[in-house]
Amino acid sequence: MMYMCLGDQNFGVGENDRRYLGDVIMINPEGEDLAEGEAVPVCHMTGGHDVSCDDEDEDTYAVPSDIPFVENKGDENEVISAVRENDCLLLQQLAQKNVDFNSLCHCQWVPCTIRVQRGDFSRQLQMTGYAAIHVAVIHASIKTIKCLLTGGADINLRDSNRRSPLQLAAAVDRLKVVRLLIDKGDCDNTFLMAVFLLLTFHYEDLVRTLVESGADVNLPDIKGTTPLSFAVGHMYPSSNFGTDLTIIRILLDAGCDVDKSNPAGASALMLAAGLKLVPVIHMLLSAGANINKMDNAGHNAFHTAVAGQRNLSAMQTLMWNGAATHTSNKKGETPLDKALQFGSISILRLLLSADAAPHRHDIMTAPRIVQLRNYLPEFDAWLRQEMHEPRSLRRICHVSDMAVISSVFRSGLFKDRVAIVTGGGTGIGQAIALELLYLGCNVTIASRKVDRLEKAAKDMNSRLAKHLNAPLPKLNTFLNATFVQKKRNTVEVHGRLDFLVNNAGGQFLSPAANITLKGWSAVIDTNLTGTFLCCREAYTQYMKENGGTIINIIADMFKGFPLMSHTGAARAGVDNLTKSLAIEWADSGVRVNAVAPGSSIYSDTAAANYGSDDIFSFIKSRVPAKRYGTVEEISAAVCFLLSPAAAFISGETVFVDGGGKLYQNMLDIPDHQRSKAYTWENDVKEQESSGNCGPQSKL
Ligand SMILES: CCCCCCCCC/C=C/C(=O)SCCNC(=O)CCNC(=O)[C@H](O)C(C)(C)COP(=O)(O)OP(=O)(O)OC[C@H]1O[C@@H](n2cnc3c(N)ncnc32)[C@H](O)[C@@H]1OP(=O)(O)O
Ligand SMILES: NC(=O)C1=CN([C@@H]2O[C@H](COP(=O)(O)OP(=O)(O)OC[C@H]3O[C@@H](n4cnc5c(N)ncnc54)[C@H](OP(=O)(O)O)[C@@H]3O)[C@@H](O)[C@H]2O)C=CC1
Repeated sequence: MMYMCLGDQNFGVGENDRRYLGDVIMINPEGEDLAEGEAVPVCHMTGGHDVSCDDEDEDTYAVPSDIPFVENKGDENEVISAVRENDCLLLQQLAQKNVDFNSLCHCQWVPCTIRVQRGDFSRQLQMTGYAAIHVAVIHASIKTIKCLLTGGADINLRDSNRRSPLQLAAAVDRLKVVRLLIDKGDCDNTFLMAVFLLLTFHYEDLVRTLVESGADVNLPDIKGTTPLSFAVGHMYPSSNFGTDLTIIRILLDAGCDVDKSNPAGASALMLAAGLKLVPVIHMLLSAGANINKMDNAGHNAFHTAVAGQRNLSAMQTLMWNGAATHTSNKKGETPLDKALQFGSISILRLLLSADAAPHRHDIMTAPRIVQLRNYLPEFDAWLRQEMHEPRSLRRICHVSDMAVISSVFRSGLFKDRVAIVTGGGTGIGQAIALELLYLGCNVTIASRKVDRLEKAAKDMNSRLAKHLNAPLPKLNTFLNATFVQKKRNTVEVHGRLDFLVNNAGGQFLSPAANITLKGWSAVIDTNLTGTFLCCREAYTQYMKENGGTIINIIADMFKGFPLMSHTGAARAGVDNLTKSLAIEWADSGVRVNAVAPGSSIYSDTAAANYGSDDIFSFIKSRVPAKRYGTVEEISAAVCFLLSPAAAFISGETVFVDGGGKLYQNMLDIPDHQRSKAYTWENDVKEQESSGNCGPQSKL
């Protein structure tokens, strides 16, 4: 077996262009170096080849002269033979004789097997009804193709599998041939084909060039598929997913009609929902896709998400964005009916939890569900309770478990605003920073540890790139915000500052009696003094003249904070500071509020601060909601207070604690007898025993 690169002779095919992988060879058709792991097409061909090229033409593309015919039954016509031989002279003679360059030949031909390095994606080119142009784009030199076109070959002629020459050239990764065909400008919907290329080989530049030169980005192919539907329908949630999202962004930016349906009435959103492409769903919704648009059979995107089974994240995304979850299709079936047919517990839980299933008695008796109830007593118990009293969505789906970035608030809410989030590289602060960024705000995160900040910024940017259908807002990192203020009494505020979120903070567990002055001061400085200085600098440097909103993150210390008395005192200080500043700065248009998370907001960094998760498990039992709070739940409260919806709220502390402040104290007090009741008798006895002969009357 020999191998052959479809490389460009003019560049030469050096060792750098070849990476052997068992019996396949990886090729970079442009002759560029390949980075390790880079996605490139892979050709695997049987038989030997020699490389021929046309030296006269710089653009001439080297082609194998003998791509093997695995099967070749019957005779091909003389035009095809001339193409195979790259015999331009003969082609010119045939053209002069008015030979038909477009007659189809019905021999069977399997020219090569193409394997594209994208998961398991592979395809085989088999041709039964083809003309000279189809052979040429796979097999001949550029010069030969040009001769053929001059002689009257139809650039749009489909083979018996309805493939255009452009498609075939793309399939064998002959980029220069593709460019030639597109340059000729006559190809059927070249834009759609460019999208195909981009999907397959990531040739973004082609698509961009076509967009810039005014291509019709909504033109469907002969089957009625639009470029957007085509792109969505061919995406794979694989390693190249990030790159593939670029296509969708290019198409949307180029003004694609986001709701344009294919002949079956399906929109791109429906396809994305069925294929579990959550980031794409976000992008399409942000671009204004109609979430409840129906196809010809009466299915909306939610139906297709449910039909995709194991597709919970897509279902959740649609639910949270307001999809109608219990509409019927034309056969009268609802998503719940589908879930009952599948007998999918997780889908059922989701639908019930979000109240997506109007109360229906047949749930308990649906055959698949009866089987599951018999088999799984826990499920049975859960279902009985659920039918009795449906729960909220969030209790069942732990939001923090999902890599999705989203927001309950409308996208673009904070577009072009500028925020500082202290402690924004971890836990609660990071969730706040992410949601603000998602809503269009430019954010600076600040804390002590540069490596943490940088890693967080990188991570946030890459996650956002997958979830945001808009240019990424700016994300800066700023070291030592609180420390800088402590040391130099200054915060540099660049340009503008609409929001300040004083989230940085923390403490250590210690009985008050053991806290040293240094330890006490460290916690007071971090939580109270640092917050004060941040507020003061934000106000004096910007908000005094321009207004703004400040949120202070404190803690649920309103019943005292045993074992954390330092932080309790500091946070109570911030609670009061919040009220003072809300009044002092009201006439500058500055609102100041606080958010008090319950002591149960789990994050890895928070747990690490105490050395184990135990403290959080302990707290969970003392929260009426009997669960951890999520960092997203704190962020939602912060975003609400920053938003215009809270324009009339200032000096307030919002508790996000699952009812914790009303319930038990964190510290159990052991039984003891050190507390004596006061009575008058005790008073008299004490006076007598001490021989105190003072006035008898207490008046
Ligand atoms: C029933 C339960 C219900 C309990 C209910 C529990 C509810 C939990 C609810 C709250 C949850 C959260 O806030 S979760 C968020 C948790 N995240 C954080 O706390 C992260 C940030 N925290 C920190 O960095 C630190 O804890 C903090 C002290 C505040 C940082 O201070 P600094 O860096 O300025 O100071 P350091 O140099 O580290 O320390 C200064 C001094 O502080 C003292 N000190 C520092 N750590 C100490 C420690 N572990 N034990 C003793 N003392 C310590 C020492 O005297 C130190 O001096 P030397 O002796 O010279 O070293
Ligand atoms: N998780 C919970 O249950 C609760 C949390 N809170 C409060 O919410 C806030 C966020 O906590 P959470 O996300 O859970 O925990 P984290 O430990 O993840 O967050 C604390 C953040 O503050 C930063 N930070 C700490 N000290 C300083 C300082 N001196 N200067 C600048 N930055 C500092 C840390 O970054 P770096 O280390 O890089 O400096 C870190 O990013 C804290 O104020 C916390 O006390 C309140 C109640 C409950």
